Amino acid sequence: MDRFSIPYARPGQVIGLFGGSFDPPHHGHVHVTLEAMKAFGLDRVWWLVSPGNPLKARGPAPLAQRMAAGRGLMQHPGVEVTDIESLTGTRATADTLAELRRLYPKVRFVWIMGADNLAQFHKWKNWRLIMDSVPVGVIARPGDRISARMSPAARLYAKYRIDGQARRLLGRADAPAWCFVNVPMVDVSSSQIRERGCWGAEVLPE
Ligand SMILES: Nc1ncnc2c1ncn2[C@@H]1O[C@H](COP(=O)(O)OP(=O)(O)OP(=O)(O)O)[C@@H](O)[C@H]1O
Ligand SMILES: O=C(O)c1ccc[n+]([C@@H]2O[C@H](COP(=O)([O-])O)[C@@H](O)[C@H]2O)c1
Repeated sequence: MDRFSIPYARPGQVIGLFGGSFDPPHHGHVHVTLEAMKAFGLDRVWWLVSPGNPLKARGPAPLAQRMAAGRGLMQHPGVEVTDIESLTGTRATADTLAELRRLYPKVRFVWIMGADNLAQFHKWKNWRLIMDSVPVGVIARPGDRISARMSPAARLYAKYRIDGQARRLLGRADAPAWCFVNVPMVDVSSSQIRERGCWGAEVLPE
């Protein structure tokens, strides 16, 4: 897929949307992608490499650099690394989802995120609209399991939580529906990598 084109999806497919700064991408992102695909019965996953997280003051590395690094790292036939938000011109997830649902009216989307994002979810623009419009799959992350499960979003939507045992139902569930899966965790973050000055090192061939 070239920049500014959008991926193909067949009607009825279940596509996991994994949004992130990916500054840089790392094997924690790969882990979340593959676990989510398996756990939630997804047909494909699209990475949405964000032009800029609306809540982060610090600007990330250039989008083209993060896209190239993402494509170098995330090698799986079921996964596409995209810059869809450049095309849609949206930054807030609620706006991106509205555009994607307009562009792909017959596709089922599932929003995927790590537990740290669930803990902060109530700060996102129109976060209830997100919960009410797409199923949300949350993958455990070191240090954030408890804060995520105690978060305002988790508490307000407690009755819509799908038990981890039934995780595979999430992809076909109607919103609101969310599921937290407690898979083995990978302790890596982009900020650690930036602090070590190792941006992109994971992508280089061994
Ligand atoms: N190790 C991990 N385990 C679970 N989820 C993760 C992990 N790393 C990133 N994620 C999730 O991936 C998505 C994109 O995260 P992002 O690109 O901001 O990476 P990050 O490592 O959290 O970056 P930073 O350290 O700069 O905040 C978010 O939903 C985040 O929760
Ligand atoms: O919509 C919002 O208000 C919002 C606030 C914070 C983060 N997000 C999205 O959450 C995803 C993860 O962001 P990040 O920076 O934690 O990798 C990415 O797709 C962001 O656009 C969205």
